[in-house]
Amino acid sequence: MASSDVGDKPMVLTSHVDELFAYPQIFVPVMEKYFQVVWWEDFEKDMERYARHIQGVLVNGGLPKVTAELLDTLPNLRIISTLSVGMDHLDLQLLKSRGIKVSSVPDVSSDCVADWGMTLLTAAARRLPEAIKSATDTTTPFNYNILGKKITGSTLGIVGLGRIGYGIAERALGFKMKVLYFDIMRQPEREAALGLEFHSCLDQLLPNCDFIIIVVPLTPQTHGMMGREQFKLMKPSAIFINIARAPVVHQDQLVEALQNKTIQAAVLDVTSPEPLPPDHPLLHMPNVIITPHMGANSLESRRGVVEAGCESCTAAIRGGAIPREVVLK
Ligand SMILES: O=C(O)[C@H](O)CO
Repeated sequence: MASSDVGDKPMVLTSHVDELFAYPQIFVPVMEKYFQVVWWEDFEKDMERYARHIQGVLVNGGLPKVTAELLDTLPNLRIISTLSVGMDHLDLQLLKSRGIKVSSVPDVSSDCVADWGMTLLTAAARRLPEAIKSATDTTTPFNYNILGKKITGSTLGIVGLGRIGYGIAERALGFKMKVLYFDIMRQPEREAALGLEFHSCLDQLLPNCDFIIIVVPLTPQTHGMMGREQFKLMKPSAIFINIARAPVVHQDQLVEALQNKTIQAAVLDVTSPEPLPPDHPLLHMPNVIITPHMGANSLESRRGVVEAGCESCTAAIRGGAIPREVVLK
């Protein structure tokens, strides 16, 4: 795209389609309906040409990285629109100090992520990866005796009763589970609506749970909140599930807890790093399921997220009220 090609649509920058956290190609036309899109790779090659035209950045999976250096190159930037619920990859204070608006998508993919939380819970309870391997891998004995853990009637502890945590509670009740939750803020309405049991202290919740699922945002308060001491409080039969952010958990201490059989199993949709290096112990444990950070990955959810991000970005560029604006404190 030459500078003479700068068209009528506003120009936005986003991560390249070939990057790890790329938009699947099918979403490119959605973005191009709204914007003239500059891919990160082209931008890096030809910053001079694009920088002054760019008014928005669509951030996907933390890319492109929004650094002070990047902001310095974009004199007409109005908004950073992150296509995620989590905002831990953004320096909100920096953006505030530069007067740049921020939007996220807190509500678009909650159902999809809650579905995923229950999918992982059931997969771990019934040892699904092992079962599939036994039935389909002809080098593995066909095993009629893979014994799982009963879900109906068991107790689930939800750590974080935001939209996703609430969605998981709704689904768990369908499985006739008893649902306890911990949150730094008690949620009386949500609690009453579903008959949940609140625990003000995480350490008191943990010993009562057959399954524990983490759905808190990554903040300074939640960073490292699950470690050796918390694993020791869990039942030896507990299954631990993290669909939030990896740094909420001391990963090395989780490995230790699994190796020592302090807990029975873990399911991680998020790891540090992503992906894990091939020799990482978590990749070689029979009692661990790892998935590639895909809670929000349904076609419908991802399309909704891209549409919502584009709408916020457009509103900011036009100077109107921004849907899903993140109020910077
Ligand atoms: O925060 C989210 O929306 C997902 O984890 C994708 O980054």
